[in-house]
Amino acid sequence: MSKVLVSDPIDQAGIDILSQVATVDIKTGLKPAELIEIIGDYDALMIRSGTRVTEEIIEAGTQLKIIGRAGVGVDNVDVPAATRKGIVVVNSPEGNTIAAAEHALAMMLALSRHIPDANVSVKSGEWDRKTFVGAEVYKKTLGIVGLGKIGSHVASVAKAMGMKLLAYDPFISNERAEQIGCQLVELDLLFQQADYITLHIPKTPETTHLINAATLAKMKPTARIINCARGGIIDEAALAAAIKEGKIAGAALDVFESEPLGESELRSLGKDIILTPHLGASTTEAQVNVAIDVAEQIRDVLLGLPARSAVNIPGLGPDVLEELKPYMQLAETLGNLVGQLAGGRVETLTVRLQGELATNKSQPLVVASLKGLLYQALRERVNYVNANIEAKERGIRVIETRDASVRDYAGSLRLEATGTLGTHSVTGALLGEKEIHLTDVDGFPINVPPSKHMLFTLHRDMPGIIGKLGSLLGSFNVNIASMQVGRKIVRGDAVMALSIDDPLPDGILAEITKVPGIRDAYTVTL
Ligand SMILES: NC(=O)C1=CN([C@@H]2O[C@H](COP(=O)(O)OP(=O)(O)OC[C@H]3O[C@@H](n4cnc5c(N)ncnc54)[C@H](O)[C@@H]3O)[C@@H](O)[C@H]2O)C=CC1
Ligand SMILES: O=C(O)C(=O)COP(=O)(O)O
Repeated sequence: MSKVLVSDPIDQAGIDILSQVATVDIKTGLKPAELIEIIGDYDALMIRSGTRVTEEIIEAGTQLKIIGRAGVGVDNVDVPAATRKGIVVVNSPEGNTIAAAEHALAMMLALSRHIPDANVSVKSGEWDRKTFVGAEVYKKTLGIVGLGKIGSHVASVAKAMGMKLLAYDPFISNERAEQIGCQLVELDLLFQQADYITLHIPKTPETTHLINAATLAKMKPTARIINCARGGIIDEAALAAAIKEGKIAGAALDVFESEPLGESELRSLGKDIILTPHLGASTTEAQVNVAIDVAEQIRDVLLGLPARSAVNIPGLGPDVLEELKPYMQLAETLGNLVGQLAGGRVETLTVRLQGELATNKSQPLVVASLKGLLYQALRERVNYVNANIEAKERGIRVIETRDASVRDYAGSLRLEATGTLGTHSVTGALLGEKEIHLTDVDGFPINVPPSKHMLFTLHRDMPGIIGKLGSLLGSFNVNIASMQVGRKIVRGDAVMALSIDDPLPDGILAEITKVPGIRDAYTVTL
């Protein structure tokens, strides 16, 4: 049975799902050294933001197949290191969207009305109304940095509260922003005009210290900043100084450069600052959502099925996966086949999406083709996660082409491998919903389903050749399950595709090529 380590607090709903397929150990609060010591025993690791999954931990996780982040941000996981090792990293892109957006909105209102400090004041026996005179958000300008899932929800609620919305997000179209009621503007303008600035971007090298002394200097003295995205997007020392010096009016922070927050000047800024301990996703609803979402993906991967929200499988979202799943299998089979036909070291793989397939995303099919191509060399060590990297490291050049005019089948895929021993091509299509058929080998039309053991010959189309090959195989006790010849012209060159019951015995290929008329023979195991 597989083993899963849960190293941060996860809702029981997730544990129950994992327990269906694995032994689940819950060990929270582990020190890095403790995690390194035990991770080698586990097939999967389930975390939240508390566990830092470094390269060292990934190296020690020799059995790891998947890291599941029960939440959105994966900045606490060394994703490139996981990718190199073929470990799938999944998250829950939507499970806590509402929770995080509502926390940001709550922070904005709480900051405007000094609710946390007023609350402490009343609880300590005071009745001070003067100190806590606040500001309204109605008709004020909210600047949203990052108009993704959380930013968009914040926008729609803020709109209903009568706020004017500016947004900065270089990856969002004007039409999308308008739909949400936001005006897309440059960052400088947003900083200059906003009364409230709320951050909803991931932490990346570009966004680190996006809010710094220079950008704080551009803001209104009445501006308030809310960060429920990631620590480190704000330079905390610069923020503390700006609040102290009255350059901005205040801030509400849920996330910090270092968590848990240690010694910090931020704690001493009174009612102009609100600090919460990374509570954005901490609602009952969100925790159930993310736990189920991620546990289901871990379960699926442990059962050999694909994950729906892998962050390190290029282009493979849940919708794409659903649509392309049968074609992924086709691509993998063709990759495996063309790799074996090519024999030597493959230098270039050309992936051509034909017919209806030409309008699809090519990236997942390229990855699946490469996985198939590299299978003979890497076996189970190659997967959708690392196929691209492994191909790059082997110097395989990938060319993607499309041809919507090919109409023989609804959609078909053609792979051509050029290597040290020459060029070979195979084309395949799906019959019905998902039955794979080879429709062309080296330019010769055929129509056979691939089978586990196959023999291909390149020969002259002439009387008696099929009989001779049949007799030869018979003399080696090789049983033929099916056979088909593909030719372009009568008595010209032709290809024969045979499905055989067992692997071809050693030495027989050389005998086959001695049959007059047979130029080449290839054996393949799929
Ligand atoms: N405090 C908490 O507990 C939680 C924090 N988060 C954090 O919230 C952030 C946003 O999450 P989602 O909205 O779900 O992600 P998302 O991926 O839906 O949206 C992020 C948006 O940021 C934009 N973006 C990326 N780089 C940018 C840049 N340099 N400048 C401006 N925009 C940029 C993207 O185009 C995208 O539209 C993440 O960092 C996530 O980790 C998420 C959930 C809970
Ligand atoms: O989902 C995210 O990105 C979060 O920041 C939530 O973090 P958490 O799972 O509450 O530790």
